Amino acid sequence: MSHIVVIGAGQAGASLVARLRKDGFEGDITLIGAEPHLPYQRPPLSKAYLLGEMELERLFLRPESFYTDNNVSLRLGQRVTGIDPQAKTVTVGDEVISYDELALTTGSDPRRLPAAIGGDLDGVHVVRDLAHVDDMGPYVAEGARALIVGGGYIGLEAAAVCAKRGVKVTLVEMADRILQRVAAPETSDYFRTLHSEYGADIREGVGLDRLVGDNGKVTGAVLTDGSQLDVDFVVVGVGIAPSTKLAEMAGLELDNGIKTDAHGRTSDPSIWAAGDCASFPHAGARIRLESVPNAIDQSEVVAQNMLGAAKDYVATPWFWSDQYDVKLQIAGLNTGYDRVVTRKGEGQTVSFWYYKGDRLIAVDAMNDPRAYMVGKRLIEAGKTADPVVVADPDADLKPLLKA
Ligand SMILES: NC(=O)c1ccc[n+]([C@@H]2O[C@H](COP(=O)([O-])OP(=O)(O)OC[C@H]3O[C@@H](n4cnc5c(N)ncnc54)[C@H](O)[C@@H]3O)[C@@H](O)[C@H]2O)c1
Repeated sequence: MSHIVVIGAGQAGASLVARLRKDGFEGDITLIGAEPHLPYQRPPLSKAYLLGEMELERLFLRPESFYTDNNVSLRLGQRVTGIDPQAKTVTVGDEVISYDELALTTGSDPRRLPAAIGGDLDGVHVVRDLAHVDDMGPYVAEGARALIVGGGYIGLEAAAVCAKRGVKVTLVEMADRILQRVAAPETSDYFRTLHSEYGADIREGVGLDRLVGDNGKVTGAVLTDGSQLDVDFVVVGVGIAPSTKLAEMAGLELDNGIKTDAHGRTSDPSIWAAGDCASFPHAGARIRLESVPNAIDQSEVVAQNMLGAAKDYVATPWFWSDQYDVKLQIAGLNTGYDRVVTRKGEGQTVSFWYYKGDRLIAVDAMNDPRAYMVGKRLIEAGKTADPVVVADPDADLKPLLKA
């Protein structure tokens, strides 16, 4: 009977083992995770969980009984320190575990601020793991002063939670605008205005020069424009790096993450990768997607391929973010767009449609699930949308699906 070992018990690892059993794999499965918790959802960490509106148990993807009932050997709080691809073993502490097939779902690590500029002071938090958010929770109190470094999703979602909790928020984004990595200026403008309405001070084109501490605890910050702030805590949302250390030590090929083919197989035929840590071929390029939907879809395809399906992974990217009372839903990837068409609805409802030539490639929809749904279905079907119809708030979008 063969043994599949999965390293990394996050969304991708948990989805992968579930799919193996669903598809009838009867061999042994071992799922190894460095964190002590059952596999859990990360998205609520910077939203409802940080806000104190979601209990720990609701974060768990599946109850513990799922793993026992499905005969998955779950090794939590254990870190793999090495892979030997020739011997087909992984090392955990003093133990050496043999595998027939191995999957790497090692995720990604948050970038931290260097200790030389105060990144190691108490009160400086990253937001990636449950433990990080549990550490930060007590700081998020009415009247506290927070500096948020980075205007990506982590920074903005944390800013929204903090502002809602009565924290005085200053957010610095070193690029010209927030969300520059992922969205058009229209979307950045929308969220800048939204945050200002809630009193968060968003400063763009400004980075952090250094943090200032007293007795090992952060008390202030000096920004690159020379301004100084008193702060009680700092949230660092300056991006993530794929966790490739084990793969690198094992001699696997890397290329912006662990390099896989369209099936999710790495440069070693018995080793697979999925989720944040894996880069894969997509529409003539090589990409890596940092998102839950990708972690689920890709790991499910990899599970099928580990069982011999030989199926290409075709990503259909989508993302979401919650900030205050606004739900942002994104369909597609906007890379290479040359035009953005705005569809304005009532109040805070708006959507931005990205085109590359005549082709619709992505939609950002704010509180507009219909625009998102229509956009997503069009993009996935390889269809476009007449910009005149899109821009007309009175025009029904649904007929676009039949065009
Ligand atoms: N709703 C969602 O989809 C969601 C929510 C949270 C996190 N995430 C994902 O988690 C990952 C991490 O999120 P993130 O927001 O940290 O990453 P990010 O890469 O999206 O954004 C980081 C931002 O920090 C800025 N930055 C970097 N160094 C800086 C500095 N020294 N000073 C000021 N600004 C600086 C960058 O210009 C960038 O805008 C991403 O993959 C993100 O997509 C997604």
